[in-house]
Amino acid sequence: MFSVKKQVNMSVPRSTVFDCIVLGAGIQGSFTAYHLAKNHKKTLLLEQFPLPHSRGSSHGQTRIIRRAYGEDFYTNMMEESYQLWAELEKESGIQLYRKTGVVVIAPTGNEEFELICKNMEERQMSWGTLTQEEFMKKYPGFLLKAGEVVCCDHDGGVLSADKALRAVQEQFKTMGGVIRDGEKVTHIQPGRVVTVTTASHVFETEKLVITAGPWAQKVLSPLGLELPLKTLRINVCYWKEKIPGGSGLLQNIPTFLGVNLNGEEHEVYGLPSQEYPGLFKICFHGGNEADPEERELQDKPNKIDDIQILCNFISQYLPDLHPKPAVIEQCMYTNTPDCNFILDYHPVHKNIVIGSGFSGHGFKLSPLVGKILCELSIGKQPLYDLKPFCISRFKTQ
Ligand SMILES: Cc1cc2nc3c(=O)[nH]c(=O)nc-3n(C[C@H](O)[C@H](O)[C@H](O)COP(=O)(O)OP(=O)(O)OC[C@H]3O[C@@H](n4cnc5c(N)ncnc54)[C@H](O)[C@@H]3O)c2cc1C
Ligand SMILES: O=C(O)[C@@H]1CCCCN1
Repeated sequence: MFSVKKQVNMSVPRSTVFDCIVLGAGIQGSFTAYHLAKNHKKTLLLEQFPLPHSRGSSHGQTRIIRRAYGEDFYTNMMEESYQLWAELEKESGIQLYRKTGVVVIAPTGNEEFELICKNMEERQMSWGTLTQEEFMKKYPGFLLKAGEVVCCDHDGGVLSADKALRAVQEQFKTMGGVIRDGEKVTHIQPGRVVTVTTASHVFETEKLVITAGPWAQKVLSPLGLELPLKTLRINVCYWKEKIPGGSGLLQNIPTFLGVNLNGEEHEVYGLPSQEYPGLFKICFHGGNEADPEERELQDKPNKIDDIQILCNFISQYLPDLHPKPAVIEQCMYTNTPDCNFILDYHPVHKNIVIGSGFSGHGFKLSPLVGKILCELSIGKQPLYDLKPFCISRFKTQ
């Protein structure tokens, strides 16, 4: 449990005061630590679980990368994010991005779809639209309904998530950074020098960055900050063909995003087969509230029957797949009310920076999020307008 109780008397000598401690070695904390090390800051990255682990939000093999966003500020930020991904690929010698294109499917007139097209057009991105007939010819096995429209962000694709997390942590260590895993932070004492206590150590640091994923609220409450975060259990579903290898047509499933299909509010998305041969990852963008400490404990009735929604989607749109998931894995989202990130200082303790609320879409932007959180902590003005990400947009406390 995170506590506000007295510290363990195991202080390390004053000489080990860090320039910065990053709390949480998910993708956001790891990229923050990487940028701090690039800026020659003596940085410690603390992680509660032995690495790698699958309890937070950054595990698993794949994530979508795209510029196709309805909000232009994300589209703009993706420009630099792609460059930073390429830089990490070069430094690590590991391919992390696979260009597949990302198609967005929506009913005609859908507002988000229109905004996505507008953003791509205004930025002269490599993109295009497909008619229902063209789409079904290109992706046989995928049935669209009358009146559904498609656009494609040609540079979109798939990131290798686990590999990326490992690569960024390795680069951080190569630059002299220190990672201590299996070290849960149990107490933070704010001050000009911040004291950070784990079960076995007491560390001191000039700056602290908190990137605790679904544990953010547990870490922030004792620091007097209540954010309107919701932590959701996400079922990551994999589907197999009715006739394995069957028609071969399904090998051609695109990376896709289905927005408000069937008149529903929700989104579904899918990726080509990658992690498990013959299985397709098709998921619901949402889930039911859950505490990350007891992610699988379902003692309350589910508000959303996400798996049933997916079964219906598969039956209607991808009828060559078995309409029951073959494999289900779990992951966590940490959502803000507007689904925009939180990248800001603690309102009272200005040497504490917070990165949170990535609302199920933060992976693609993590190289830039890490850069921004690093800049905030070293007092450098980020190049981006951070208003959409500020804490003052909420009524806190
Ligand atoms: C199923 C799924 C699909 C997704 N798909 C996409 C996608 O296609 N594209 C995309 O861009 N994004 C996607 N996302 C979102 C993206 O993966 C997340 O936004 C991102 O991983 C969040 O990273 P994080 O570092 O904030 O959190 P986490 O990965 O959870 O990291 C937080 C870390 O902090 C540690 N921690 C917490 N408390 C303490 C403590 N007290 N002491 C020490 N350590 C602590 C935790 O153990 C954890 O390791 C998806 C997410 C999920 C779950
Ligand atoms: O960030 C993304 O691109 C995806 C969209 C679909 C839901 C999961 N996240």
